[in-house]
Amino acid sequence: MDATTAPHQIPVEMPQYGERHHIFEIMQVMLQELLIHQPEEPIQFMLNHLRRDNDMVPRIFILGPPASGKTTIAMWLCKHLNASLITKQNLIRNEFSVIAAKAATVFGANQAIPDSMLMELLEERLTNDECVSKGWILDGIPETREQALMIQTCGISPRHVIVLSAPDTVLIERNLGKRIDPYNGEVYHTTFDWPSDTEVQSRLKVPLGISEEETAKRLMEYHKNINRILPSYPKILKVISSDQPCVDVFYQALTYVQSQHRSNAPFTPKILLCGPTGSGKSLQAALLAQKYGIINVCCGHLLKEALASNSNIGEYIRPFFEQEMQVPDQIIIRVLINRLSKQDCIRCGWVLHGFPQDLNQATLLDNAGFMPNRVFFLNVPYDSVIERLTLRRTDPATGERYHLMYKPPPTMQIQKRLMQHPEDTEEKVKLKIDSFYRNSSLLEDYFDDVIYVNGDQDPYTVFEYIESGIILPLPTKVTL
Ligand SMILES: Nc1ncnc2c1ncn2[C@@H]1O[C@H](COP(=O)(O)OP(=O)(O)OP(=O)(O)O)[C@@H](O)[C@H]1O
Ligand SMILES: Nc1nc2c(ncn2[C@@H]2O[C@H](COP(=O)(O)OP(=O)(O)O)[C@@H](O)[C@H]2O)c(=O)[nH]1
Repeated sequence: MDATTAPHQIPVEMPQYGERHHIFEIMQVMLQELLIHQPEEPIQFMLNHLRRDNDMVPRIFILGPPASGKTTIAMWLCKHLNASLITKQNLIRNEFSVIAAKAATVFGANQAIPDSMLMELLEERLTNDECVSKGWILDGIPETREQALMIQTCGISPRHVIVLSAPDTVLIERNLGKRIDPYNGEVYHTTFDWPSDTEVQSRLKVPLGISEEETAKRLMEYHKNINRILPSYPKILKVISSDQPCVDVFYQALTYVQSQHRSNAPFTPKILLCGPTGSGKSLQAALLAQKYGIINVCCGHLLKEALASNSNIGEYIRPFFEQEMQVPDQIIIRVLINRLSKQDCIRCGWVLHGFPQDLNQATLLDNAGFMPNRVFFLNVPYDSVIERLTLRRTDPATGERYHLMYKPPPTMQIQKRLMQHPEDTEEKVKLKIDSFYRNSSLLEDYFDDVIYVNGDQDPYTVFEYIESGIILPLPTKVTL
């Protein structure tokens, strides 16, 4: 098969470039904007869109029943994400808006704003520079399915929708303790969120509409509408119980809005599993390779294969194995480059474990052009590793593997002839664990977006956690 008939291979650099610069996501958002807005001048529209560079700014809806904490959480998120808070009240108070002045007349009469007017106010506000450049959080809007559909028609699309939930009885009781700071609109509570500043305490006001009857009435209205609204946001919705401390609700909300939804971008997994000996790297690598068809690259096994192959590099390695010395990094990286450059690794992706074990090895891997796009550190307590490894035994007669605690031999006869691998003694295991932790912090700092996994669970729970870290794009870190 000559070069003209060989299957065309996409050069390695292309998918790597696409992943590094999120090209697929950029094009996906651009296409979505074009289809929603259908501009007369699509080229100019795309240029303006690209110049704004605001695909990743927060665009969040916070929905939920009265007293569920929408305003509280929305305000805290806005402060943390440096985004604009939008409520019906502050849309009306927009003193620079003619529409708002007109709506204030309507709203001021304590009537509901007509949906058409609400949409005009929203469009006007969301297109101002601050919302475009820094993002926005909508508190309590939409309230009806009609509003949700009108918002979609205006081309207003959230990236995350949070729905707070709590039992009605909790909310009715809770609302009685609500207090508002008239100076800045901050929300407090006589029991759950009382300000420490006595000056703020002294100026807090009891808001309208918090009596049991009024809250109950608003709850009925909410329950009548919410289930018709949610189908508008099938894949970007997260329900968070607000029947827990505000801070816990806030951190769950923040974690969610900083997560990226699963992308359709072509993604070649280049996974690195780090962790002390016995943390489960080999087992998780085998599960990942089996499920996703990626190549399981175990550094230790590669060196042994090179040794057994009697190749030139194998002869290089032999003296180090015979004298039980560390194989030099330069030799190891050559073996790894040779393996990771093969077509199967490029086409299917790989999961690497056993290398790098220190900063120098990480730098060598990086310089060779094999930086992983998912890095997991498996954390397992010392005692668990000792228990996993030092109780392992092998039956020399059958090669069957046992574990004196997890998988004991079925008969005393087998028990008597079991052998322990010389590397599984407590002394050897302790040396390896100490060696890992001497280098791990520098290694963790070297890689961006390390995902930490509690490896001290059953293997399939660990695997599910690693899987979610691979499938979902890495969360965006907010740099204020
Ligand atoms: N998780 C929570 N635990 C206890 N109290 C909370 C919690 N979240 C908010 N609160 C308190 O409940 C009251 C209502 O909160 P908030 O105004 O933020 O809710 P809301 O959903 O915006 O209500 P509404 O829709 O009526 O404006 C406030 O006093 C607030 O301090
Ligand atoms: N309970 C438990 N045991 C595990 C898990 N992963 C691996 N093991 C066991 O721990 C030992 C070491 O696992 P291994 O994957 O070789 O660890 P590595 O040294 O990090 O590659 C093996 O006997 C495994 O059966 C896990 O998630 N939970």
